[in-house]
Amino acid sequence: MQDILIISGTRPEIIKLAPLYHCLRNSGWARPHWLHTGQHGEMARQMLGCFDIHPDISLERSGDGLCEFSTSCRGLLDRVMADTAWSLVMVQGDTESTFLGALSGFHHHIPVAHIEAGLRTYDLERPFPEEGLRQMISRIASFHFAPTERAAQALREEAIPRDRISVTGNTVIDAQQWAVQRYGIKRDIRGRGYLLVTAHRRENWGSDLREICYAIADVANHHPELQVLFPVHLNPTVSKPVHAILGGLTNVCLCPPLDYLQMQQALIDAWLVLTDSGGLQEEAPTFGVPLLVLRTETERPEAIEAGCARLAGTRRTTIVNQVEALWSDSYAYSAMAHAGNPFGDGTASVRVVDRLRDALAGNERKREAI
Ligand SMILES: CC(=O)N[C@@H]1[C@@H](OP(=O)(O)OP(=O)(O)OC[C@H]2O[C@@H](n3ccc(=O)[nH]c3=O)[C@H](O)[C@@H]2O)O[C@H](CO)[C@@H](O)[C@@H]1O
Repeated sequence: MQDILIISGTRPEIIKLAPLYHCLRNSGWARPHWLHTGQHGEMARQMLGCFDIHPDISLERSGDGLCEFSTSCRGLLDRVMADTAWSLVMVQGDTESTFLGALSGFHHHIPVAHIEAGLRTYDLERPFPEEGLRQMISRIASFHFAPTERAAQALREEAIPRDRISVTGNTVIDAQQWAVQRYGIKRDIRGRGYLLVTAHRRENWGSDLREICYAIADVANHHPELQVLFPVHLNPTVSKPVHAILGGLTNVCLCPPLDYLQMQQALIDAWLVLTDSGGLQEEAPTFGVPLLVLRTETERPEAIEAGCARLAGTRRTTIVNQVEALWSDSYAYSAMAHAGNPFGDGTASVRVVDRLRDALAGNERKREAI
C-alpha cells in the first residue's frame, strides 16, 4: 500500500481534493491520509463535513496574518513529512497551504503531485499571491495534473517534461456531479432566479470591492423584482464594506458563506452569477448559468472562449452595463447559457489516480527488484 499525504488549507482545496481522496480510498493500492493546515477554520469544517472527510492530521493555525500562519505551518509540516515514509504528497491549486505542502514534500525528497497545475495570468500581482505560488509549485512538483489542454501547454512552454504532465479535467466537476447525483440537486425556483454574487479576492480589497458593491446596489435598485443573493466571505476586510454598502437594500440578501450543497442549489437557481471566485467560474457552466467575472483578467480564459463567461472588471458602470445587457438581450443570454462546460466531464479523479498508480506501482516494482 502506498501512503499518500493529501494537504488542504482552504475551502476550495477541500472541494477539489475530496473526489481524489475517495477515489484513492477505493483504489486498492493507496492509503490516503488527509492533513488540514487550519488556514481556513469554519469554512473548511463545513466542507469537510459535506464530503464526509475526517482529517487524519489537523494542524493548529497560529496568527491571523498569512506570514505568521506560513512560518508556523512550515515547521509543523516538516515534522509530518519526517514522521512517515510517504510515497507522495498531493496538493491542489495555489494557496499558501498548497505551496507550503509542496515545499515541505520537496525538502524531504517526497514526490509532489500538483492538482490543477498550469493556470497562469503571468502577472505576479494578479491574482496575488496565487500566481507566484502556483508558478513556484510547478518548479518543484513531480506530477502536474492540468485541468485543460491550455494549462498543459503553459507547463510545456515552461519546460516541464511532457511525460510529467497529464490533462485530466478539473476535479471540481467531479465534486459537483457527485453532489448533484447524491443529493438530487435540481432547479427549484420560478421565474428568472437570483443574481448570485460572491467577492473575496485580495486584489479586489478596498476601492474595487466598493465599486463592485455600488454596481450591485445600482442593479438592485433598478430591478426591485430581482433578488440578489450574496454569501459574504467571513474575512472582515470583505464583510465590512459589503454590509455597509448593501446592508439596507430590501432585495439584497447578505448571508454567511453557504455550505457546499446550499451553494450548488443557489447556483442552479441563479439567473446570473457575478463573482471573482475561480471555482464558481468552473461550476456555473455545468448548470447553464452565465457568469460575469469581477476581475480584469482570468487564468481561466477557457470560459470566456467557450462563451459561458465574460470579463466584467471591477468598475461600477461596466459591471452595471454588462448586467443590463444580459437582462435585455435574451439571445445573448441564451448563447451563454448553452455554451457548455470546458472544464471537465466528472472523471478527472479517475484519470489522476490511474496515472499515479502506474507511476507509483512502477516504483514499487523497482524496489522489489533491488
Ligand atoms: C486565483 C484563483 O482563482 N484561485 C482559486 C482559489 O479558489 P476560489 O477563488 O475558487 O475560492 P472560493 O471562491 O472561496 O471557493 C469556490 C468554491 O467554494 C464554493 N463556495 C463558495 C461560496 C460559498 O458561500 N459556499 C461555497 O460552497 C463554490 O461553490 C466553489 O466550489 O483557490 C483554489 C484552491 O487552491 C484554486 O483552485 C483556485 O484556482
